[in-house]
Amino acid sequence: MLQEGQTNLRSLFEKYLHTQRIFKNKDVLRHSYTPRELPHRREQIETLVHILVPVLRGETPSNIFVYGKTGTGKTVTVRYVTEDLMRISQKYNVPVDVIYLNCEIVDTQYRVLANIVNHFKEESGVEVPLVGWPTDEVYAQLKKVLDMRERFVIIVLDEIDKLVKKSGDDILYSLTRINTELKKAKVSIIGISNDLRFKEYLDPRVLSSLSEEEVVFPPYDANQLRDILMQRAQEAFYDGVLDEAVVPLCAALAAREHGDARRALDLLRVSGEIAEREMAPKVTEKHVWKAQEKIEQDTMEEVIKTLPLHSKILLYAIVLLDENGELPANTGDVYSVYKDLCDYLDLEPLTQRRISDLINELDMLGIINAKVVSKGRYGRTKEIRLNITPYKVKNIYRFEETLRPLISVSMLKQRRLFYG
Ligand SMILES: Nc1ncnc2c1ncn2[C@@H]1O[C@H](COP(=O)(O)OP(=O)(O)OP(=O)(O)O)[C@@H](O)[C@H]1O
Repeated sequence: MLQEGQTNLRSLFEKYLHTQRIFKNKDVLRHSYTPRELPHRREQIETLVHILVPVLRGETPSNIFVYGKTGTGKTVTVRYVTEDLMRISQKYNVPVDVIYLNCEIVDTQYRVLANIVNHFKEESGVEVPLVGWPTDEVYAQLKKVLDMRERFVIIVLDEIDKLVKKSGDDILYSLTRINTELKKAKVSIIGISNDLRFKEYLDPRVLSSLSEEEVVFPPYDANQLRDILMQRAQEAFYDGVLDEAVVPLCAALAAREHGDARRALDLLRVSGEIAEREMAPKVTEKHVWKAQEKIEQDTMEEVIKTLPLHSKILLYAIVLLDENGELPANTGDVYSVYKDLCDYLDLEPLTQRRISDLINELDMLGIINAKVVSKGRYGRTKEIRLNITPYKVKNIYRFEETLRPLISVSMLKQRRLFYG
């Protein structure tokens, strides 16, 4: 018995051992990797260098506001330029500190201030706890710590819109004015955002000091994405395993989306992973299409997780109709199942008009398809279809306490809900 088991085990592993290896170094395709060169960002790099170079002459550089859509290389370019600035400033004996904060995580005034103070903790011996001090005191410490000696401090606030949406713009007001209260140190801010409407949230005074200089990152086109991918592919894959069509297809698909280099790199990596799992000798176009499908589904699952409660219940109503073979359905059909589900969960249902808005939102997010069709003299109605497989929605709800009871609800043709 034991011997038989061992043989099986060996054959299971050997099957994979002798297959063609696809990745030479997969890390090169990960988001955290900083490439040595950044194709098609020469203009933005030059502009940033131009704005920051006064530091080396002992002058305070302007604050910079960097914006552009997601995956256009904002973060990687700012890191690339500031790392070079740190290197060169040592040569010129100019003390420069760059503090990088991601405001998706560091999302309150207190945390921003505390993180800056703590950046200097070895030098100052001061460490602010992550909660607990009055904000004024953290601010006072910040000024003291910064001013311990002459230096330039560049604070990079990535995803700055998240900070402002969560905690307002007081912190930006303070930071953009802090130089008037410092004697030795000089502070400059680099704010990065992919929300192009973010400026509307800012007090005009904050906006004008934050965006003394603006650097725009336009989306990449398919050719540019191809160059970016080619450069990475050489390091990431073994020679000859990438079919010629793979990189151009990844580039074209990501360009169609919105010129997102992150999406292009994800497509290339996931295509390779799928080929590896299938034990294919090469990565081909077929793997790219599968990768596209997988990424779309994964993204949609992430979006579903963050929907508000009533949108989730509404989506479940559509899932039930789908399982019952009743799609496409119209708003009225969906609303009646939604109302029953609310009853079951002991929740007050929203009005049909509100649900109609939420249907449009789900449509915009690509989770459902709600097409308006004309019914001749009966007016217009919506035809609602589902864009995700029902079991994926159920798998998500299984982990949510409020929604878990819905998993045991099923529906018969008469549109009556059955529980259990
Ligand atoms: N010109 C480029 N050359 C090489 N890699 C690039 C280039 N532009 C972007 N990338 C890569 O694409 C990915 C996304 O880039 P980055 O994180 O800088 O985008 P972003 O504009 O900051 O996006 P977001 O607004 O979503 O944070 C990273 O892995 C980055 O290394």
